[in-house]
Amino acid sequence: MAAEQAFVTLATNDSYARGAMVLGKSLRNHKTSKKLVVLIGPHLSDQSRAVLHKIFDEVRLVDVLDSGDTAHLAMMKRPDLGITFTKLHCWTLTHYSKCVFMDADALVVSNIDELFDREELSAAPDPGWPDCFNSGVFVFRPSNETYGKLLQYCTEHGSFDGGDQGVLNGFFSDWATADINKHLPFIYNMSSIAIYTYLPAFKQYGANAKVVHFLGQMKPWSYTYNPTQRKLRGNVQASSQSDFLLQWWALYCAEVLPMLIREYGDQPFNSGCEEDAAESGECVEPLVSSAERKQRWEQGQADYMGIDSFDNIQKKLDVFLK
Ligand SMILES: O=c1ccn([C@@H]2O[C@H](COP(=O)(O)OP(=O)(O)O[C@H]3O[C@H](CO)[C@@H](O)[C@H](O)[C@H]3O)[C@@H](O)[C@H]2O)c(=O)[nH]1
Ligand SMILES: [Mn+2]
Repeated sequence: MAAEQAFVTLATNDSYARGAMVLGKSLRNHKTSKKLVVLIGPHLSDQSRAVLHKIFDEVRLVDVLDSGDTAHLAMMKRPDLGITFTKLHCWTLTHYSKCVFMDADALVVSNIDELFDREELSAAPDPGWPDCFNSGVFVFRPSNETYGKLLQYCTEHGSFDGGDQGVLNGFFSDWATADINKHLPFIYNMSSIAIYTYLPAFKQYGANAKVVHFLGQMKPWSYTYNPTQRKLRGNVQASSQSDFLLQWWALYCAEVLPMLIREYGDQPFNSGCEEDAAESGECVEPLVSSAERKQRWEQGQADYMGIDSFDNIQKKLDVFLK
């Protein structure tokens, strides 16, 4: 039986690859004793692949469209579930006895090797529906048998949310009730959404987080960072959420960007960083329309220190309650 254990992530494009690089570095910096594996799609640039090879022990190409296996067949029946099938591929890593899957938009802020004491399928509750687990961090046992069953489930039942989280919750359907040991504490998959759903708890416990998950539409790499000012562009500055965002960017700039620069050489590429805009006066907060503000709020991107601050919310509530 395979003895080794590994952290596994997935990146199908160069943006998520940056996330995977930062995640890999964060695991190494916190001295994991486990192997690091990244599953990649066929569209990654050579430069991304080269950097991933330096950070991860194993870089494995999973081309669902190209493969002649059952995933391909499943995929032809359910083309809507493309990336989902790719993520399920982690079950085929049978040269490892146990693995922890982590989304590429996660950041490790403390050693989490103790997760390997848990059994399949262990995961943390999803903040939106806590009887579902969030599939951004989960413990699993690679097995071709389970992989086959998952694909079959996927093809027959689809995904109630259109992604892997729906499939996995459907398949491991007794997670909510069967075994409390399979409930990971929220600190192993702390999404920034908690900041606006339960701010006092975030203030009380946020510092205990071991994994931060940038769940939702806005990813760390969706922003532009100013390395000189150590600030993000836009209206996210100074919110507590941006502490973790800034941590992600600091690690990216210090340890990942130099590797990318080495690979790209003279070729220009989008680093995600802007030159110091202080002198040019460019770095001003953009005005946000009310519709846009609502959208950001719903995506967990509220401006807690500014217009969406607790004081302002309180004032609004007072008006209604009077
Ligand atoms: O174009 C893509 C999209 C996703 N991924 C990978 O798939 C993961 C999941 O996608 P993500 O954008 O992180 O989803 P979330 O915003 O985290 O949303 C939720 O919904 C997803 C779909 O059900 C689940 O995979 C997540 O775990 C869950 O947190 C990513 O982290 C990557 O590892 C890619 O490689 N390329
Ligand atoms: Mn995610």
